[in-house]
Amino acid sequence: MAVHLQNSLFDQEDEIAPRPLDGLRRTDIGLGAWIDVLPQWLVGADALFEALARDVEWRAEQRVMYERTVEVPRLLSFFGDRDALPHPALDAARSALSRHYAAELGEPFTTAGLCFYRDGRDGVAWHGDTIGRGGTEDTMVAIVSLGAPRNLVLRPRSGGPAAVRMPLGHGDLIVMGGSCQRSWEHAIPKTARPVGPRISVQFRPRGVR
Ligand SMILES: O=C(O)CCC(=O)C(=O)O
Ligand SMILES: [Fe+2]
Repeated sequence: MAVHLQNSLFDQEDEIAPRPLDGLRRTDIGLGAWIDVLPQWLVGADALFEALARDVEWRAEQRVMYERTVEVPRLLSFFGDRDALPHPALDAARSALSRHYAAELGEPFTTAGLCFYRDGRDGVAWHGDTIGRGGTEDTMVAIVSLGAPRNLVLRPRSGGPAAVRMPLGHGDLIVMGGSCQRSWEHAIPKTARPVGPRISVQFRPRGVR
């Protein structure tokens, strides 16, 4: 898929590399959960966006909901802990995250889930990443956002409206940690605003999904 971003989003670097992580800022969001945020973590984010848009084998998926088959509103690709990642910059990002969080997380980030949001009609509904150990244990999910800015919203699983709204821009990093996957839910809401394409890369430890 050849997708070109509008120039206004761009940084002009050819090299793609993560910056140091010492600028990460942590916010305790309650219920034992926190988020770490670092805007513009990746240098050369446009080149990475274009390479991933072009080279990844994006899959459309269907899901059965209320006895009907519906299209999942985003394209997907998943790289398990034994799969080669689709771009060396993702190896560099994953290593940097594993190093930075080694003591606190106690294990490395291994898998990479990729989502492609074609426009505002794509999104992800309220959920926690609870298929694996995130449903019962504290863990971390690190997300690198590329392309058009979209909001990541969070709400306590016990209910109520979105309590945290985090605009994610081109090259930004957010890490959800502590009990976030089981005590909170997150979503990328669909939007009627005209928005360009966005790719997100989620790094998770083995057994978290
Ligand atoms: O695209 C994002 O930033 C979030 C994706 C997500 O929550 C997921 O794939 O579990
Ligand atoms: Fe998620």
